[in-house]
Amino acid sequence: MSIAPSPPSILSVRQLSCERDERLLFSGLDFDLYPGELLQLEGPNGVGKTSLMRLLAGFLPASGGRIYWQGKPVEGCWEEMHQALLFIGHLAGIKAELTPLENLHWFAALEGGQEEEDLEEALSRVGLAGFEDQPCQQLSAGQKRRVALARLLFTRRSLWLLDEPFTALDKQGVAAMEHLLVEHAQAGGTVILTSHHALEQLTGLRKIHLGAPQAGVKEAIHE
Ligand SMILES: Nc1ncnc2c1ncn2[C@@H]1O[C@H](COP(=O)(O)OP(=O)(O)OP(=O)(O)O)[C@@H](O)[C@H]1O
Repeated sequence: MSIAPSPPSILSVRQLSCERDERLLFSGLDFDLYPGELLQLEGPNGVGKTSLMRLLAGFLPASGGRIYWQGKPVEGCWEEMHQALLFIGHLAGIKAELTPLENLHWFAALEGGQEEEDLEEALSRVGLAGFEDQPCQQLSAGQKRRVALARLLFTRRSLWLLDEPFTALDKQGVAAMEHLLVEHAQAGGTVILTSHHALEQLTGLRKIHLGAPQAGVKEAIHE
């Protein structure tokens, strides 16, 4: 029998399993995550990293096991958890017909508002000065990703779930992003991310490796 976690763990999973299309992706997954931690989910394509992120965010039901938010079963406090959660998925969530500045206004409205100059400053910090008013559909893949990530510069949410945040970013973009994640953790925030990058600059990074896909049961190996 698994023991329920207690605070100060921010997020915990116990014996978590995930099945999709009658295929077991992982089972028996246990971990605790504390404020100030950076956690990378690793593993080959198709092993279930995105599925685990979606499950932690409540977008996908678990096949078994439990998720706890600050020591409480998450079923009773999804709303509380979602107020603290920022999920940026593969598709980045930006609206192609809007400009970077309009997209940030939209994100800021979800956070309770933000001054225009702060949003311009965020765009400038992610290297998009001069592109504020160009429709996002006219931007490159890396620039679109930067628009989505600019949100991290003003969000007040403490738990960041970032699915492949470095996709399409150049070297300098990856380095800036790594710096931002470390800053967030140092301020007491928590990050779970998936990435195929080595992420050598992320000091204190914890890793959970999901096993290679194969028929039948797969086990999660903790590092
Ligand atoms: N919408 C879906 N419906 C059914 N099965 C899905 C769906 N999305 C993904 N899967 C299956 O779930 C499995 C895990 O997919 P997932 O996206 O979680 O893997 P991943 O580890 O994030 O892979 P990658 O490194 O390629 O991003 C895959 O075998 C995939 O076919």
